[in-house]
Amino acid sequence: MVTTLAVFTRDLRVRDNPMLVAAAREAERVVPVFVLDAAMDRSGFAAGGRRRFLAESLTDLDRSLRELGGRLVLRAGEPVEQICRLADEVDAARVHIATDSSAHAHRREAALRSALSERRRELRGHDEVHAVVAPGRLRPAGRDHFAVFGAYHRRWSDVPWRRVLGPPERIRLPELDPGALPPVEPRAGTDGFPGGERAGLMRAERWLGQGVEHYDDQRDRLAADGTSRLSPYLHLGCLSALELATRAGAGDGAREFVRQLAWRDFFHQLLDARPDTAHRDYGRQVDDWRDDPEALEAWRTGHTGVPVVDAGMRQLLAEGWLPNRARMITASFLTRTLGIDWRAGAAHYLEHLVDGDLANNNLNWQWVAGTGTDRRPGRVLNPLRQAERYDPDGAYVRRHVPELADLAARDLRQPWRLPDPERRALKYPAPLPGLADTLR
Ligand SMILES: Cc1cc2nc3c(=O)[nH]c(=O)nc-3n(C[C@H](O)[C@H](O)[C@H](O)COP(=O)(O)OP(=O)(O)OC[C@H]3O[C@@H](n4cnc5c(N)ncnc54)[C@H](O)[C@@H]3O)c2cc1C
Repeated sequence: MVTTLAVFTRDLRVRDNPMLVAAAREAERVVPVFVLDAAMDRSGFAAGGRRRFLAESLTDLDRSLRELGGRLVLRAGEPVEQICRLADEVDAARVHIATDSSAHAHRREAALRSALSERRRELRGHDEVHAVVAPGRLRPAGRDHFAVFGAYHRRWSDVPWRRVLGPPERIRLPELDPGALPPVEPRAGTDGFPGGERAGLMRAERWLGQGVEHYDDQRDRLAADGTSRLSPYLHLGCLSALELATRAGAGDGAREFVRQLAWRDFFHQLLDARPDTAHRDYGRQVDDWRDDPEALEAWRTGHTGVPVVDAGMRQLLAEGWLPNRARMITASFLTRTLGIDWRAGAAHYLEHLVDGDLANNNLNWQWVAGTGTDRRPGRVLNPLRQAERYDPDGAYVRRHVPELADLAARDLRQPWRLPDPERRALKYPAPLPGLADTLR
């Protein structure tokens, strides 16, 4: 009887998963397996909310696989070693895995391919699992990736997308030790992201039914909650980006939403071609960043004295998430206003974001810092103008900076301008040295 391994990585779903469908189609018995990678734990990449989100997503995936007649097999340790051992145990002729864009994923795939081939087993990598359009499928003449989003987006919008797949009909497992699911830690009261495909689908249905049509005029309003909040589900593949893009519809809101999914593909194709850009400047090289541990700490904890920046940073710590506009304001403030290296900001984000994603995070950081793909690398976001425009009544700042909740909107943007006794009574920090004069 032919047996295959379906190795899950960050494609934790049964719907529209070409890797799982191919594994189930070619063999009588399939072993769906996830390896709890020791290196992820050591690197801190599975920190806090992300670890909880992953555990819930694996539990949910196990439930879905059981409904199809199988279950999720768990192993812990070094992925190549664990997968080879399992392939030997069940005598799998072929192993299926989704390809991925980071240097870690490239190394893992290459090492796995070589270790399996020594055992006369084959690895089949599936490109079209994470993205709507797989990295590498679109290339400008003479280059291995697009460096300009506009040109990428035009090509992306023109190519045909693959068909959305249903779950496999049936999964049948051989006899083996299934291993143990990681324990699900309790979710903090402010953490609004239950992990898993079911939770993601419920959110996606609500979003496609009611939210997406207003997306184009709501997405930048800081207090509006006008975006999908699907990013953690997309990061771990609990949802298929292709399915979302296919079902989004045709209105202005839907078009803008699908455009954001193209940004996601854009950064993934860039990281796939240049994995070093997770840590190295992609475009303009900058080597005169300021070393200012106190300012960095004030930024991290939301105590810079600039309300809209502090609101974003405190939301990040409390919820593990913040809207795109707040990410841009806080990242611009760190890199452009304080002159601190984008890598310090990106690392802090990755430590706390539930949707922390190497391509989306680090390449967006570079975009904002002016070392990445932005065609206007001199662009600086003034936090006062941003607050005026995207939080005009101050509702976002009031929500996350309670010390300022009773102030009128204008004072809320520049509390340092209040008369001394009033300012002191707020118990809110004065702006970092030199800032009050530069921010006007
Ligand atoms: C400094 C900075 C750091 C970021 N770090 C991350 C990160 O770690 N993980 C992450 O998923 N996104 C990141 N983003 C991109 C974006 O802010 C988030 O994807 C978005 O805010 C998530 O909320 P949402 O799901 O409601 O997005 P929506 O506005 O509803 O967008 C739908 C989806 O499109 C994708 N998307 C949206 N905007 C972008 C973008 N600018 N670049 C790439 N993809 C996008 C995301 O997958 C998102 O879930 C970052 C942006 C900046 C400026």
